Amino acid sequence: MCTKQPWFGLVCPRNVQLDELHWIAHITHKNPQHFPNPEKFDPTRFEGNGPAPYTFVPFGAGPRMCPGNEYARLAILVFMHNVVTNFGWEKLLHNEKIVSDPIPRPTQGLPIRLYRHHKIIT
Ligand code: HEM
Repeated sequence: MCTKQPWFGLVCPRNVQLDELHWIAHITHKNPQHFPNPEKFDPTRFEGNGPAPYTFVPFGAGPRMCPGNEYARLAILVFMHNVVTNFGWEKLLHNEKIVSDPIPRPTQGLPIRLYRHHKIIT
């Protein structure tokens, strides 16, 4: 008998044979049990202690967790800092759909218009 686990969806004892088991982090991230109103953009979810262990897992978890985790977070932070401090930007398609197959992505590639702020902030 397999049991549902909040962080993995389904966990089975060793004697249960499954051909394949696919886990999708995106589905865990949209679980309202851990992330109330999951469609809402709400950065306050990450304040204080943040989400419970194994519920926010963009880099996986455990011994095979992504070893590029810290590097990727730093690179994204530096990129975002430079974009938001040096440029204003606006979405060109306001109703662009996001599809999950299984990674969420904007269907048209999220075209944006960038314009430089008058004063460059460094
Ligand atoms: C936003 C960027 C990235 C995301 C979201 C990401 C996500 C992931 C995820 C979900 C896994 C599987 C973890 C698991 O099985 O529990 C993984 C594995 C891995 N990632 Fe990343 N990753 C990113 C960037 C990078 C970078 C920059 C590097 C190297 C410089 C890297 C190297 C690896 C390697 C080598 C593995 C395999 C680890 C193993 O199987 O033991 N990743 N990554």
